[in-house]
Amino acid sequence: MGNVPTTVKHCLSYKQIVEDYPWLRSWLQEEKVSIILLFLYPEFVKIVEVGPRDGLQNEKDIVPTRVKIQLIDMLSTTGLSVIEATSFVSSKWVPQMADHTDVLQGIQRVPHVRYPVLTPNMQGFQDAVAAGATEVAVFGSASETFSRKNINCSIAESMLRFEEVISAAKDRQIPVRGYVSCALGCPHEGHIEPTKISKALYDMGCYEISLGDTIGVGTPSSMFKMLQKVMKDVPLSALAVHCHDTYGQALPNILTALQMGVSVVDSAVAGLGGCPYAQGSSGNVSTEDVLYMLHGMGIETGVNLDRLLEAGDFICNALGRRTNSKVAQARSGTL
Ligand SMILES: CC(C)(COP(=O)([O-])OP(=O)([O-])OC[C@H]1O[C@@H](n2cnc3c(N)ncnc32)[C@H](O)[C@@H]1OP(=O)([O-])[O-])[C@@H](O)C(=O)NCCC(=O)NCCSC(=O)C[C@@](C)(O)CC(=O)[O-]
Repeated sequence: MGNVPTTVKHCLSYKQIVEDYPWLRSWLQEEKVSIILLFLYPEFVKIVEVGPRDGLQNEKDIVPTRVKIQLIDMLSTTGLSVIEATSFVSSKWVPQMADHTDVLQGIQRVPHVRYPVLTPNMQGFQDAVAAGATEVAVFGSASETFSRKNINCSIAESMLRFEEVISAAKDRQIPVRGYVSCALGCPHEGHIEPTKISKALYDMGCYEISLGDTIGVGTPSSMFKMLQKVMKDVPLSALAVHCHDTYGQALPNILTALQMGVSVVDSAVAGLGGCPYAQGSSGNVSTEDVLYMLHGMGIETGVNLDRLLEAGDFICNALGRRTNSKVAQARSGTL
């Protein structure tokens, strides 16, 4: 490894390395180093619970509104600080989210818990604000084909819509998160770079960019390479990872992201989920499994695993479904 500082050999986090050794940043970004051992993790990881939205949006049978509300209320007692509650999208496109207003207005909001909702355009944003939303998320894609299938417009058109939403949100001091789907692969176009759209959303004012492995095809190596590129344009502190577990790679991919300094992880209780417009997209990584891994590594999340397991039990019973969480299966002896 040539003249590499010993601290690097002794494994600091990616973030710390580039802070302590600025000259290494360009070296790492030029991919002169492709393998580096990194064993210092963030002390605290923020979990963004997406179960009530991403988890339920793909359910065939309409989940009763009261069940969604009870799920969110149970999640609100776990210590989670962010629970994505619903989405203000067209009910013709995603019937499962048609009760967005009732859900948002029916939940017992807990102080210090944020309840963001998805808003693809101004109509969604206005409806969300009218329903009492205090945080929203726009969702774009690195893939042109996926963008058209998911939100019925090109990437360029979506950017114009998001610009409008973000500007209206700024006027009302409503924070906006930005999703980038297909960051590690697209069901239609294969490998695509998520760099341009991530930077565009960040520059427009999204406070956090969530990089979605929508169909769960990533591996630690592709996660590393993708983050290495995105980090050139978006600060690490503003990046989140959103992993689906289709190929069983979600936890190793998250671990890789943590090693690189990412400290925000999206996950869904009981590993529910999947995108209706991404063939092959299976459940999100389960929050229970992420918590078990993080807590076992001594990383704090502020979330109580037992309470989270109760919420997982509740929604699985309501859906008549076995949990996708390995931790929940192990705890209940059904593994
Ligand atoms: C974006 C649209 C609305 C465009 O849909 P469109 O049909 O192109 O919209 P339009 O502007 O042409 O309007 C057509 C009709 O839709 C209505 N409309 C227009 N906007 C809205 C709205 N916001 N809410 C309710 N209704 C709306 C509008 O009022 C009109 O109604 P009509 O006059 O025919 O009665 C549609 O394509 C849509 O709803 N797509 C939803 C896609 C979706 O929710 N996908 C899942 C979430 S993304 C995801 O899961 C990935 C992620 C985030 O988790 C990360 C990852 O894993 O990668």
